[in-house]
Amino acid sequence: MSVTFRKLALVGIGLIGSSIALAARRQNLVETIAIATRRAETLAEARALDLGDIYTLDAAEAVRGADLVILCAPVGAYGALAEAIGPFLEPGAIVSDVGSVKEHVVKVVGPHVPEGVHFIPGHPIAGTEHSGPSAGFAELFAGRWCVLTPGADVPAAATARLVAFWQAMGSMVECMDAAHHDMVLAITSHIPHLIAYNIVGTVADLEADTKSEVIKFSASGFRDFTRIAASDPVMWRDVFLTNRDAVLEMLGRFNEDLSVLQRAVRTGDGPALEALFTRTRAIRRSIISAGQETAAPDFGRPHEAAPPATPLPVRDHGGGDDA
Ligand SMILES: NC(=O)c1ccc[n+]([C@@H]2O[C@H](COP(=O)([O-])OP(=O)(O)OC[C@H]3O[C@@H](n4cnc5c(N)ncnc54)[C@H](O)[C@@H]3O)[C@@H](O)[C@H]2O)c1
Ligand SMILES: O=C(O)C(=O)C[C@]1(C(=O)O)C=C[C@@H](O)C=C1
Repeated sequence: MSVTFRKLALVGIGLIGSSIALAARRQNLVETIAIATRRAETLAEARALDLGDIYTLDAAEAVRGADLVILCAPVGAYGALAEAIGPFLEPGAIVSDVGSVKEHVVKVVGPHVPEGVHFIPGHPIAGTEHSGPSAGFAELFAGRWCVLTPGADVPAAATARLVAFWQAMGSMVECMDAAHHDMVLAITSHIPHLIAYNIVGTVADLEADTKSEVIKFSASGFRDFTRIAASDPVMWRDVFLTNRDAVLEMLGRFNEDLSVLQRAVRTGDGPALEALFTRTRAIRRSIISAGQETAAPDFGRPHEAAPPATPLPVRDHGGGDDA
């Protein structure tokens, strides 16, 4: 794939921003990469890693002349960032993001995007528990979904350009509306993280209460939870602050099902327990045999899906243990 964008501006350069920089460079998708960060230390780290061509602490400067701008900061920072860059966006440019939540992004970024600039929110469903510019790698998006939520007013050609960009980095792309995205991700990503944060906290409290070792005796089940419970606190704080309604709705369903399970345990209902565990094992096995360590959510209503144009090698980053 040859160059598709003249200047890519990445606003925020942690795990996701640096992975985009590396993948876009490797696939020769952009001529110039401008990187903006809030902190000088992060910018110096990005420079030392040679992630871009232009480095600045001023987001507005980074987006000047850019035909693709991608916000890669925690979603809580998006409103202020959009306000800062809005007046400097080039007519015809595409403005996107990678935030884990989409309706909030539409609400806080949309009003700052001038007419003639195409706003296409996005979310690569790929990540790890690591953060910062040195955490990125070019294969992060290979074989993973990327969801785009373009508004009705976005020209099809602009969406097609962004779809091609993500496909060239190895992603499978699907478009949907922001509310549907937030509901699906609440149950497949946000609540699993909430459960992990909760169980690790409960175990730590138990250890403190009983003044005895608990974590020391944990085997792989608990350790699997500790991996995602190590994910970036600011990023996840913002996810729960900005996807509150969908998370609470899905948490309601989750709690109902947990109550059913609790009753089965209390009443010694072996068949009910075995039936559920048999069903969930089959789900896990179908995910593995489909070649995805991480579940690709069933989005229900695909209307734009295609295999990656030039697949990158898939690196296992879904279930590792860095301990
Ligand atoms: N980590 C994941 O697994 C994952 C996966 C998909 C999408 N996302 C989304 O990607 C975005 C970035 O996540 P990440 O994992 O790369 O995080 P990260 O912590 O690795 O990096 C975030 C970067 O944003 C910048 N930043 C932080 N606060 C800022 C502020 N107030 N103003 C401007 N810039 C700021 C810094 O450059 C920082 O390095 C988030 O919106 C997150 O929801 C994360
Ligand atoms: O693999 C992980 O560590 C992740 O948490 C990745 C994960 C997910 O829940 O699947 C986390 C947040 C994102 O918005 C997208 C992907």
